[in-house]
Amino acid sequence: MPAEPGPPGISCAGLAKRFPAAGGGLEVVAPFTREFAAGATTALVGPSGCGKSTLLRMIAGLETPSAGSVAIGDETPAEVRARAGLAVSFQDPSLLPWRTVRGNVALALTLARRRAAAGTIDRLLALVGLEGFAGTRPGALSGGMRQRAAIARCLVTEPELLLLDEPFGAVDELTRRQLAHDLPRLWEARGTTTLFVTHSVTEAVLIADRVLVLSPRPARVVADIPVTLDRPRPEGVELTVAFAELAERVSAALARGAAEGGQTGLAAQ
Ligand SMILES: Nc1ncnc2c1ncn2[C@@H]1O[C@H](COP(=O)(O)OP(=O)(O)OP(=O)(O)O)[C@@H](O)[C@H]1O
Repeated sequence: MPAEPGPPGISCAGLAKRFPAAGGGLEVVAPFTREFAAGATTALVGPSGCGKSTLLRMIAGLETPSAGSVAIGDETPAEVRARAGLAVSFQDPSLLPWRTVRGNVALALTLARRRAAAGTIDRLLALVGLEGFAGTRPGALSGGMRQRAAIARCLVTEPELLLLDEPFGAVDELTRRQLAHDLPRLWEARGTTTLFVTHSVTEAVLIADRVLVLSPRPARVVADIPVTLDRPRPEGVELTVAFAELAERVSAALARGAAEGGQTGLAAQ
């Protein structure tokens, strides 16, 4: 009997983006070629405006690349999205204002034509710290709570691929730490391939198996750093020398990228 297919990895080949603009266009992502292993969690870190979201959107199939391609296993991102194998959460979560938190999360199941076991939505809402808010409408939630509802909405369909754009940007520090510990446990258990954008070096090292540090626009990879810490991360891992060394490597790569600047010369190619 053939083996069950595992979750797919992601392969980006020469993926690049240039937006139309005066003077030959604005190069936002320089040709990007990387593989993301199935089941791994990767953080994309880089200065504001460098092209992280654009890169993530291209991988999600929501932005057409100017060059190059993305393959998820042997499918295109659009094909994976069409069968609800991929979930994306944006910086500004688009929840339907007339639906409750539960209604928003349940809608993702309906759209994906999936069912969840009884209690799944409540368990997810508890996981993201929204216990007691299932019946609340988005207008009565804080920005951070809306972001967490959006994360629950992403997780409920059990996607193979999770693409998160600054998922904890508006979340308070204490909750952020809790989520940084709890969510990776969930997606590791499911074998989800996860890519997330963050501005926080600590969050990147705490959550990811690998950190890609990007340069100022146009984004190019300055460093590709494996995070060699135990999984799941032990309590207090942030206080260890190994953690501090990894965080320092990421910070140093960010500084190096900033000093070198974007490769504006590529814009002419
Ligand atoms: N649709 C678009 N048309 C033209 N320019 C765009 C478009 N989308 C993004 N840009 C430009 O591309 C650049 C990169 O934007 P992007 O949102 O990818 O950066 P980012 O690294 O995610 O930034 P931040 O960390 O601040 O969210 C910016 O200069 C932005 O103005």
